[in-house]
Amino acid sequence: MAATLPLRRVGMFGGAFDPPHWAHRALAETALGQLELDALHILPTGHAWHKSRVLSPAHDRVKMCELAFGDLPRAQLDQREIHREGPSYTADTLRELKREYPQAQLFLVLGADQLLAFKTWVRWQEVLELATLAVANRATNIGADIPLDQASETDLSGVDLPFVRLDMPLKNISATAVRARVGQAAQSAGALDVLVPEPVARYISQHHLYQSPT
Ligand SMILES: Nc1ncnc2c1ncn2[C@@H]1O[C@H](COP(=O)(O)OP(=O)(O)OP(=O)(O)O)[C@@H](O)[C@H]1O
Ligand SMILES: O=C(O)c1ccc[n+]([C@@H]2O[C@H](COP(=O)([O-])O)[C@@H](O)[C@H]2O)c1
Repeated sequence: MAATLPLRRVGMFGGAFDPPHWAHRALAETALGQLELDALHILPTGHAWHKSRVLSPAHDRVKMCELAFGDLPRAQLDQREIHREGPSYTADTLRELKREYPQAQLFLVLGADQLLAFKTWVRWQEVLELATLAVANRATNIGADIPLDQASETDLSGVDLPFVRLDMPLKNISATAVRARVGQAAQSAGALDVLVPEPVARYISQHHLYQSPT
C-alpha cells in the first residue's frame, strides 16, 4: 500500500471576515494558485485583540465564510481560533499548524495593511520563523466609494521584512464599507453583490446583520 505523501505547501488566511467580501475571496484564490498550495486554512478570528469594535457573533462569521469560500478547492474552514480561549494570536495558530504539518512549508496570507502593522503583532518574530508572508497589495483609500482606477496602492517599499508578493488586481473593498452600506437605508441583497458573494449578501439580509453602525 502506498504511503500518503505529507502536504508540502500549506497556507493560512485569517481574518475577522465580518463579513467576508470579494477581495477576501480573490486573495484566497490567488494564494491557492500562485503559491501552488496543497491546502489553505481559512481562519475566522476568535477574539481580535487588535480591533476596537466588537465582532459579529462567531457563528454568523463562520456561516458566511462557508458561503464565501466553501466551493474553493483545497480551501478548508478552520474554526480553531473561534474555539480557543483568549485572544487570537497568529503565532499560536502557526505553531499548531507546524505540529500538524511538520514537513510542510507554511505561508501566511495577508493584505498590505496587515503587513504594515506586522511588527505590532504578538511574537511576530516567531511568526516569521514559522511561515513565509504572502502579501497582496491593497488600496490605501480603502472603503472609499471611489473608482478603482483612482485607487492608489499601499507603498510597501519601506518594509524591512521578508515577504513574497501575491499578484492580485487591486480591489477597493473593505468589510467596513460593506457594513456601512448595509446600514444605509434598506439595501437589497442584490445591491451588495458588487461587494460580497451573492449567498453572503443573502445571509446578511436574512439575518438582519449590520443594521446599526459599528
Ligand atoms: N481589499 C483588500 N485587498 C487586499 N487584502 C485585503 C482586502 N480586504 C481585506 N484584506 C486582507 O484580508 C485579511 C482579513 O481582513 P479583514 O477580515 O479584517 O477585512 P477588512 O476588510 O480589512 O475588515 P475591516 O474593514 O472590518 O477592518 C487581512 O489580511 C486584510 O489585509
Ligand atoms: O497575532 C497577532 O498579534 C495578530 C495581530 C493582528 C492581526 N492578526 C491576524 O491577522 C489576520 C488579519 O487581521 P485583520 O485585522 O485584518 O482581520 C487575522 O487572522 C488576525 O488574527 C494577528
